[in-house]
Amino acid sequence: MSRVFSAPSKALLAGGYLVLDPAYSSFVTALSARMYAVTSVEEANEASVIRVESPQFESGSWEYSFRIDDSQIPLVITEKNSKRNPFAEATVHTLVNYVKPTQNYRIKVTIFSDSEYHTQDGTRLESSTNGSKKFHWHTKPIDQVPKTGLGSSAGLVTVLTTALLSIYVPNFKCNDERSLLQIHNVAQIAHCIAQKKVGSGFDVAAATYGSIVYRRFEPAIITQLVSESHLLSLEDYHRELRKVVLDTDWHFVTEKCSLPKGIRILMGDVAGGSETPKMVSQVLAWRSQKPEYSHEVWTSLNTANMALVDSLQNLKLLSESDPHAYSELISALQTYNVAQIKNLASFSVDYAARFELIINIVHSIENIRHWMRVMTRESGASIEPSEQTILLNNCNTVKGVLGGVVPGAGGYDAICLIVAASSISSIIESTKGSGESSNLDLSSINKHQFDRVSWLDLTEQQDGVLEENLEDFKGLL
Ligand SMILES: Nc1ncnc2c1ncn2[C@@H]1O[C@H](COP(=O)(O)OP(=O)(O)O)[C@@H](O)[C@H]1O
Ligand SMILES: C[C@@](O)(CCOP(=O)(O)OP(=O)(O)O)CC(=O)O
Repeated sequence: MSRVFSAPSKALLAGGYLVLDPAYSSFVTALSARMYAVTSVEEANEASVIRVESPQFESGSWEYSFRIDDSQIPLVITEKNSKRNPFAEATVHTLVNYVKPTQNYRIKVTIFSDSEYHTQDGTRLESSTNGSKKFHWHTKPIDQVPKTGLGSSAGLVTVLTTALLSIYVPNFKCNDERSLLQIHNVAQIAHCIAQKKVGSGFDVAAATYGSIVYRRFEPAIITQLVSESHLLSLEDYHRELRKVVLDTDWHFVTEKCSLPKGIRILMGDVAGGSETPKMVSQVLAWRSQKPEYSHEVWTSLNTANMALVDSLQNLKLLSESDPHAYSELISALQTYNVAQIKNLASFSVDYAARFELIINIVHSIENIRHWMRVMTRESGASIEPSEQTILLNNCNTVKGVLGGVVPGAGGYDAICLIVAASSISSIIESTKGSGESSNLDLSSINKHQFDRVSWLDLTEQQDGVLEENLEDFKGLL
């Protein structure tokens, strides 16, 4: 029976760099762009074959085969495609060793990824028969199509792990706690093997669990497993993998946390690009050179990050406890920009109390940015470079905006605003600089302030892995 699963993309709103250290938490939102995997399986006699197809990309086909009766060595994966896909390969290898299948199958997993993961230059659009899914077909191989930084490899590894588990694990449901833990742990191991380094894993965690407050796993768990794997027989590697995936406490934390109703994020793509690994090494070098000062910065930034999480959670509580007051509060937001919101506290005690939760959000975003700029200045890594400071400050002048940050590692890739949902279209319109709309106060907005940013058609969608409807993919397979 064919099944379809999906996993979301991510934006790390708060906790870049800090999340590398298990002592600190981060806030990562799952986004509406998703990666899908459609399974097809039949029994086979001689050998097992797993083919990963990614039809949106030139030469997007990778085939792996292995023999289930081979008990001496780790399973051998053979690739037919001359261009390897390290993420698909590591996932198949890890999963097969984890499961140690007892029956041969011919498996095909077809991958589809939503448009926002990659630039869409020179693409053609294909739709499913019922029109509910549309994907862009590229003319180049996957490694030559520019990415937008939404975590495509984490999406691929997570959804491929889920798809393969659904074939090998009887009665597999993707959303119970045990399944999610298996998906997460196997995907983290495979992702680290493919990347040849143990990262913080926030992207795989968000792909699995959706929008979360995330605290990373203990890196030694994976380093140790990987360093020993080549010395182990199939049987021992399988046993080690089972132990690490199912019987080891990874000490990671994933607490559900999403934006309250009426509040949205607006992601802006900024013409530019940054190298995350280089910036990470600059920041870590500064951290080890100046342990005391950097500890102060880490602590202050963490306080600001957690204040943002708390104020969003409190707003969510208000939306549940007093929906009427909440909707009045949220609809008032479209009439204020950041400076005006901050000013509200000085109007009257009543205003200060009414807008307290919103003012807290605004202040915590400002504090996050302040400490990110200190990190920028001290480490030399362009986390919030001056161009992004100007752009974010300009965004703060637009009504309905509560603030914005450079997500993840920062740099020149993107900005992420937190805004009133009802203001989205007016924010987009006013930052286009058209200046035509009658109900907008554009007097203080210069048309060219926003030239560098193009808003992406992305929203928060808080779900992690999901099972999808096969009907929605007919005509694409
Ligand atoms: N749709 C896809 N189909 C097949 N492989 C994919 C797909 N998306 C991503 N990948 C794999 O992930 C790699 C990109 O990973 P990476 O450079 O870490 O980017 P990102 O920051 O988006 O995760 C690709 O070269 C490919 O190996
Ligand atoms: C610096 C970091 O803490 C966050 C980087 O976040 P990004 O979202 O910028 O990541 P990439 O998609 O890998 O570019 C590094 C990490 O946690 O691995």
